[in-house]
Amino acid sequence: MESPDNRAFYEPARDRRPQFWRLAMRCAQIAAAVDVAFFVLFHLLGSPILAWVNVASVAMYAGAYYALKYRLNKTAVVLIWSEVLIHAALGIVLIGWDSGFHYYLLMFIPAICVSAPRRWAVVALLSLWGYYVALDVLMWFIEPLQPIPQSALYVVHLFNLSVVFAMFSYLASYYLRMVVLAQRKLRQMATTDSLTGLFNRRHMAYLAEKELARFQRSGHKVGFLLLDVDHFKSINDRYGHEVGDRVLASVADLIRRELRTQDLIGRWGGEEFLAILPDTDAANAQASAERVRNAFLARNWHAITGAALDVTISIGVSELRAGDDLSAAVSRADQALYRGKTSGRNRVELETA
Ligand SMILES: Nc1nc2c(ncn2[C@@H]2O[C@H](COP(=O)(O)OP(=O)(O)OP(=O)(O)O)[C@@H](O)[C@H]2O)c(=O)[nH]1
Repeated sequence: MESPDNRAFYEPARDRRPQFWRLAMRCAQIAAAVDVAFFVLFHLLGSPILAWVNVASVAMYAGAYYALKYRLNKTAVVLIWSEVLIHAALGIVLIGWDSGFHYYLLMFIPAICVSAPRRWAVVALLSLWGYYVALDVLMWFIEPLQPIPQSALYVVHLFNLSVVFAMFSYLASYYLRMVVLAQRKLRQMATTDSLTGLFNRRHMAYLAEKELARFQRSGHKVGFLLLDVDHFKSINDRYGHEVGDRVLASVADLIRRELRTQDLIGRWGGEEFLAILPDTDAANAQASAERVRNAFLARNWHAITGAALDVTISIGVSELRAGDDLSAAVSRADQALYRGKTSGRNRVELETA
């Protein structure tokens, strides 16, 4: 059974989402601006009580904004909820249900769903529903306490409807943007290696399958490079893992720079990298590998790592053959790489026929 701790880990930490609170700050600003407009509108419509209610509202939104700024999120939530609940109720009781003040209550629905933990969300939604229905039913039985002319009521209704429409659209586009960004981040996390920024092994295997299918259809040559940093263990042992990591990141950077943009490069293992070179035969793949190897020799590793070391690389090269699967092509590159390692390292070796 899932422990409470695990549940807390797997549940999204909704109340800790910084984007949500940034959105709340923006909403507090917009709502305060709307209330300033209301102040003017109700004065013009001859409803001074509702006009002055808006002064209190602006003060509450300003308080909520600063509370959010200083991370007093609970205070801000109480202020915003109180403002909307009281303001909507006053608007409805004073000038009637047709004023459309009840629309504002609906805006809490997405906010509750996004920000509150599930159990609280259910309670909050039910309470909101109860409040909404209670106001509606109340207005079946009583007349508005400070009615305004019908034409003015239309104006207020249209104004409220338009504001709620605009705010819903804004919130919907914001949530959509949040979801798209989260998806992009997840996709990136699932496909790339965090240390080097290259594709991870799983994604390389997926891309390789696509390249294999293309090869089977069109017969275009595909080259494979298996690249392995020489004596990497001794770099770790002598200079520590942090320097080792820095070397790996630079190695990735260097390989990426020396190969073409359409080449697929991934971290295949600890200090081993795989590059798939579309439209490249073995001879050209070998030439690319030599270019990478020479770039290692030309690089000033001391400047990068702060350690007195030279980094070299051994590379095995193979070319995709008819009937190959990924592991067959990689395995021939691996055998070539092994030859490179055993014959002194810092070498490029081509697969044997
Ligand atoms: N710093 C760091 N080291 C890693 C990482 N992944 C693997 N390694 C280390 O890479 C080293 C690989 O060592 P070996 O497989 O013996 O290879 P080598 O020392 O490069 O020797 P040759 O390949 O034969 O030249 C091991 O010490 C691993 O711990 C990593 O992400 N960061």
